[in-house]
Amino acid sequence: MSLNGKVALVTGGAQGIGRAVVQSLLQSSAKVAMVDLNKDLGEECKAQLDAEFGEGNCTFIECDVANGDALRDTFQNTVDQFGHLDIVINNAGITNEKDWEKTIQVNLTSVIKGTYLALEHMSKENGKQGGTIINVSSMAAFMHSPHQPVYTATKHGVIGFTRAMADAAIQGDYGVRIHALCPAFVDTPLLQSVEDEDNMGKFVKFKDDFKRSMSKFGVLQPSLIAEGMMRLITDTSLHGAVMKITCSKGIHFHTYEPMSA
Ligand SMILES: NC(=O)C1=CN([C@@H]2O[C@H](COP(=O)(O)OP(=O)(O)OC[C@H]3O[C@@H](n4cnc5c(N)ncnc54)[C@H](O)[C@@H]3O)[C@@H](O)[C@H]2O)C=CC1
Ligand SMILES: CCCCCC(=O)/C=C/C=C\C/C=C\C/C=C\CCCC(=O)O
Repeated sequence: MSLNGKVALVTGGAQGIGRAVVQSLLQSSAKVAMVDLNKDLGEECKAQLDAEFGEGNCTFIECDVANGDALRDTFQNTVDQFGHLDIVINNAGITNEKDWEKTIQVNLTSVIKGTYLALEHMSKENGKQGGTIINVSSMAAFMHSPHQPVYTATKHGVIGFTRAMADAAIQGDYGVRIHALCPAFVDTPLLQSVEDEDNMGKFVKFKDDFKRSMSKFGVLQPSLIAEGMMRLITDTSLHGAVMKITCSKGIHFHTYEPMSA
């Protein structure tokens, strides 16, 4: 399906899962703002994407999503460059159990801010044209590991926030579809932090438990996660979906009991 004329913003877009989804969006003819903390990687990535897709389709914006003012400017900068905004992927994430407050800031607070900023630019409540938001969680929100307690908490938080906001969007008639995406292990540089004491702190001693889990459940390729994202973006029947992607079941959805309250 063509996304010709659509404008997307992807955080953590210069590497790993974010990079794969930027590539898929460009392949579908969307314009993309690739947002990342890592300037060198972002510029290198943009040069490669310009060579493949032509100049003017992708912009790189250096931004630490944990800096609220910078994130606000990044959204505005995207709209200034491309005219409007249709798709926001709050993907940037870290694992740092030592500086666990930073992990909460990047993985949860910035996802909340990114969702609110996306709504400012896309919600019919604000006179805009609607759109799609995808917040990246993890299978860690369903199957926890002693190796990363705060990371796990943030990924639970992303799902709770996203589901509640999806209901607010439906009941408030925002015209914005809001989803959570939960991949199992994916072959990206993030996984290499498993054995790094600087990242995992005292929980590094549980690394063997984590690695056993990786060999039991397998490791996915970023391209499959991008495929799941494209399905959430293009299937307009989906609203408030919690998509899971695992080696055993591929792309599928979590189902919840109906609310009794
Ligand atoms: N790799 C995996 O096994 C899984 C990853 N995830 C989630 O997927 C998302 C993407 O992860 P990966 O691609 O694996 O990670 P990655 O480490 O390969 O890439 C993350 C990108 O985000 C950027 N980034 C980090 N902090 C940032 C900040 N404060 N502001 C702006 N950019 C920032 C990095 O520079 C990097 O380019 C994360 O939310 C992660 O928690 C979820 C499940 C499994
Ligand atoms: C260094 C930490 C990197 C963290 C990346 C991450 O988010 C990984 C979390 C992955 C999963 C959590 C644990 C186990 C679940 C994995 C797969 C479940 C598949 C179940 C099935 O039905 O096959």
